[in-house]
Amino acid sequence: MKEQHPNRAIVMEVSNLEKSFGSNKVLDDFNLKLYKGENLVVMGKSGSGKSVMVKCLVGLLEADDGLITIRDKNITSLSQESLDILRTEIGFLFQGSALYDSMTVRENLEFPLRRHKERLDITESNQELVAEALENVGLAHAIDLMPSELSGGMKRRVALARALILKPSIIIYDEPTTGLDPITAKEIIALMNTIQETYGTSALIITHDIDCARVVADRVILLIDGKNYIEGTFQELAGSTDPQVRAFFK
Ligand SMILES: Nc1ncnc2c1ncn2[C@@H]1O[C@H](COP(=O)(O)OP(=O)(O)OP(=O)(O)O)[C@@H](O)[C@H]1O
Repeated sequence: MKEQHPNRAIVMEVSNLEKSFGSNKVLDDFNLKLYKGENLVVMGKSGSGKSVMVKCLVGLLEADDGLITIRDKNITSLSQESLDILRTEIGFLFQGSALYDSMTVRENLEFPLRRHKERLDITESNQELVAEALENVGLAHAIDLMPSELSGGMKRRVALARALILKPSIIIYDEPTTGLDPITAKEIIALMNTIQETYGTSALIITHDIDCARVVADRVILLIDGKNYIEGTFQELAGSTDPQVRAFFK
């Protein structure tokens, strides 16, 4: 069982988040705290608002109300430039791997470096950073391949290497195991824990995958009716007698 880290610093905090589309109230007083170095899993059934929550966090959607603080900065009051800089401290692994099909693995990894590296305090060369990121996902040998030459699991690893290349302090995984066979999913799940150890990242993980939550979660939040219905360790939630919670863990 993984440990909780309640005494660590908070790197991301969402308070009283509200978001509606017309009469459809998707988020209704949603709250979360992400602690430094922890893996926090958010679960919820399809359509419960997980993606809307992530889009509000990264500024792709504007919340109707609430406060989002990332590394002590209130993102709703940041200028576009400050928001862009803050985004470089967050790595994203979105559903599907979203690699650029016309670029090699190396070029895919160099892309964020070209855009953002000079703003950051990184001294290693691009070549060193690409080699290190690929090494950390076990794909050093794939550096000159095209995405079409990679399996689904390899693509997910490359996408993860790309998400890590700027050495973000926070990583957001949106359904990291969706579409993968069970064995490949297990490899990605194990890799998520390795990354937590190697990079010391704090991770927000959106997933339906109970096996993924069991293995990676320090804490789990269950999102029901727009609210954090219950939160605790995986074991605490899995042992709950509440019928709405049990429905997820049976
Ligand atoms: N741009 C939008 N305009 C209108 N309604 C939207 C928009 N984006 C999301 N919604 C609605 O918000 C609700 C939550 O959607 P969301 O995609 O966040 O669910 P989810 O929990 O991520 O689901 P899944 O697990 O299937 O990805 C749904 O009712 C959806 O129809």
